[in-house]
Amino acid sequence: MRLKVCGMTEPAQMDALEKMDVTFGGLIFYPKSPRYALRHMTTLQIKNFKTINKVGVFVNASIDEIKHMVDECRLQLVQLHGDETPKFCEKIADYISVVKAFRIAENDDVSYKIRDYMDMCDMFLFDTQPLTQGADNTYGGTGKKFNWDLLKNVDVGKPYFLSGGIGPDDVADVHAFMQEPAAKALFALDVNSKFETSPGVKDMHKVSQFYNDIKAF
Ligand SMILES: O=C(O)c1ccccc1N[C@@H]1O[C@H](COP(=O)(O)O)[C@@H](O)[C@H]1O
Repeated sequence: MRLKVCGMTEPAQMDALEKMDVTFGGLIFYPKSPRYALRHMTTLQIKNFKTINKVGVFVNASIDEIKHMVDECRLQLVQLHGDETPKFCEKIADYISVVKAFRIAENDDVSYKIRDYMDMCDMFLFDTQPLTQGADNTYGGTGKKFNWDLLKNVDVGKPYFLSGGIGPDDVADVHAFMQEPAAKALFALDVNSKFETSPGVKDMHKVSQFYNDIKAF
């Protein structure tokens, strides 16, 4: 199973992910996030991480800004985590591979949510809908899981990242989910705040332990 560790802010921890051979390192390009990458690292530092796949996470950014960061930081993937339209995703997907993130609330119809994006992006990501919408920090990094049962009868039709509050204690739950038909398209697990000692600072021992556990599946 592939792993994406998101919200990286420390160069030494990016180095550690590379050494652990973690598939994806997520860098948040949303200035209102406590994990805003450019508050801690320069674009040149980010560009110089060459072995890990770098995922740039954007929230309602402009096309020019996204393309600029893709080039400056040599990103491999762009994760659109805001309210981006299918048309917007399509324009970015003409330039770089796009992961569209969907924030899932209880009773959401996931098939309906993803329907218009099916032909407009490369992969999906399912995260938890924050409880308070509209506030600055309510797009991601909630540390809360959504109801994975909502994916059970969905033909996702694209590789997807499972995200939202996944933590060190979820190994057994992830394993159980992987036995479900809905996990056929599960491409990678995405972890973030549950592995932190403070926003943007990961407990690398916990990351390493979790990665070893899920690689054994
Ligand atoms: O983490 C953030 O601060 C953030 C801000 C804006 C958009 C996305 C953000 N994080 C994304 O949220 C998921 C889930 O995080 P968690 O496990 O619930 O803490 C993570 O993958 C980030 O891509």
